Amino acid sequence: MIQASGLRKQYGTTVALDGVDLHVREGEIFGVLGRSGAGKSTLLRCVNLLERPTAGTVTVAGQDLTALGSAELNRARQRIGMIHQHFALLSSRTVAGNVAFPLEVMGVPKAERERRVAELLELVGLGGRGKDRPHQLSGGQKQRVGIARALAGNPAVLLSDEATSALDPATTESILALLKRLNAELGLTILLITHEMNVVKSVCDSVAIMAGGRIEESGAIADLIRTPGSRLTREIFPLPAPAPAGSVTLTFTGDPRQPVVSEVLRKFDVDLSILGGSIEELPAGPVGRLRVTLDGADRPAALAYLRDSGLIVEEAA
Ligand SMILES: Nc1ncnc2c1ncn2[C@@H]1O[C@H](COP(=O)(O)OP(=O)(O)OP(=O)(O)O)[C@@H](O)[C@H]1O
Repeated sequence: MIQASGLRKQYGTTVALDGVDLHVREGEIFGVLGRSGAGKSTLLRCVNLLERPTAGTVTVAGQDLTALGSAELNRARQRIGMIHQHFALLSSRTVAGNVAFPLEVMGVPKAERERRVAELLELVGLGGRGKDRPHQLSGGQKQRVGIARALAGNPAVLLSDEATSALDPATTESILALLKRLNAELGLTILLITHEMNVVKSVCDSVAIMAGGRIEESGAIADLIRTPGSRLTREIFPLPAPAPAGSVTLTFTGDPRQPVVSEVLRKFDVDLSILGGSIEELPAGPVGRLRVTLDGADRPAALAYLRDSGLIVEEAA
């Protein structure tokens, strides 16, 4: 749905994007994770061409945006919604007036506009609040207005620029739940940028980790979790680094109640001590990571058994 190839963006001598390739599949929630200055906002602004990349191409829903003239680009942008960290609502307009704004720009007749605005406010849980002014709303409600406005043009893609960063944890959760519902019910493809791992953990199907204008790792979260040495896995499960010599780090997916560890202890002559670990519930299913010492005559056979049981086994030298 979104394909960026060889994206480069330079501001004077600052290289904000240094050869970024991105592939967001239709219907997925894709997170771009990185620290401040990594290039996330620049990437997002290059995806809808609010910034023109210095080099590279951006294709959204099969259309190469970098090849379009300004009138065509404006039309293409109507199919790309965007929500912002600080909501970017017009304070002089009512809630309904904010949601109606893009419809006015598109020339949608008044009666149809009013019907559509009421429908959108209902969709984001703000039915009946159309006459309020933005200052009468909480942060979470303001973001719901931002989402309704972004959906006005029936976009195929929603871009989210740190949409939950200004919100408290409970409100963040409710906005993420709304995005997830819109993704499932409308088939909306969502590209979000965030510096919060929690956002990625709770809603994303795929992720790209950015640093210094480059993508360091990207892919479906379910695949990255199963890739030994993955940076994502290390960041989701912060175990002390480096791992102590001789220790073993086990990553397992699927039902965490499978008694694989007790089977190993029953079948093989080994002793096991737990050094650390946790289990996380991700959109792709539960994932656990456990760091252990495993000593005894049967250590090689026990490790082979764990591998054969589908666990990712990483031995520290
Ligand atoms: N308009 C601009 N003019 C000059 N430099 C810029 C501009 N926009 C971004 N940069 C620089 O590009 C680099 C990447 O910035 P960007 O805002 O994309 O990072 P980010 O990961 O979104 O960080 P943050 O979360 O702090 O916004 C930074 O070094 C930044 O100073």
